[in-house]
Amino acid sequence: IVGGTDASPGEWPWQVSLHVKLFRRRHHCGGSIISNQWILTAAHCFMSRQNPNIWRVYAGILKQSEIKEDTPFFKVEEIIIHPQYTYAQTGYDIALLKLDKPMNFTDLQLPICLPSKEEANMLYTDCWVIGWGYRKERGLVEDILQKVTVPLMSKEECQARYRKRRIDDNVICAGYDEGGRDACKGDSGGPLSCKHEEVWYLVGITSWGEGCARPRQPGVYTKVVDYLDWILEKTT
Ligand SMILES: O=C1CSc2cc(C(=O)N[C@@H](Cc3ccccc3)C(=O)NCCc3cc(Cl)ccc3-n3cnnn3)ccc2N1
Repeated sequence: IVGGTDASPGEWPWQVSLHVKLFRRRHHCGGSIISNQWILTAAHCFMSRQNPNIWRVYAGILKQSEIKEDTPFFKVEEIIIHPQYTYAQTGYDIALLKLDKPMNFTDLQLPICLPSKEEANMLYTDCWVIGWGYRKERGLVEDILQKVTVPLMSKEECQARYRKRRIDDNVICAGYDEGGRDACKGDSGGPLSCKHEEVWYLVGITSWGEGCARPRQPGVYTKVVDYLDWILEKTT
């Protein structure tokens, strides 16, 4: 996260850290708890690693340094990648992880609400992107979870910023024309969370951007409300 601040314990209880257990264990992507057995994340996180057995889901943590050999994690039983996904810039950048057993909810690990179709055109005004990603384009994964508030922008404005690309309907853009605050490497798969009338909704999944926090280059997020039918089909 560029331009953010430290999150507090229990502030974002739906945020998880996806680790790959290979040569070196490391944070690979963020994700969001949407029920006691399902994590919603980005498809691009799995582009060379679709074997569920190498993935570890860490929930209820604020610092990567809390993760040690004996730190409990959830195993992944199944990875479901959207069938139309090819790569982040062309959309459908969404995936579901089924945990091998249901998690117990605690103050530090709780689900976030999916947006409702009725509120698909809602103009959310209190949105935050979080993650352990870089603070600048050439950076390092952070220890303490970072948070930054970003304004949503219209599809038209986003298309005008990304002239060479086709910004289609099932993504949502967020960022500042002056730059300075954005997601960055290591934040992908995590939530764009928006608060409306005291309830938090999973409005977006951190997907791609041209650099990090550059002026007039907003972050592009998978628009979760457009995938409600797919999510319900796969998780019920
Ligand atoms: O221990 C480490 C050090 S190296 C490292 C790199 C990445 C990474 O590149 N992640 C990519 C995505 C990815 C994940 C897995 C495999 C390959 C790529 C990312 O987050 N990408 C974020 C994409 C992005 C989204 C928005 Cl909304 C705005 C700006 C950007 N960025 C544009 N340029 N950088 N970030 C993730 C974890 C890592 N762990």
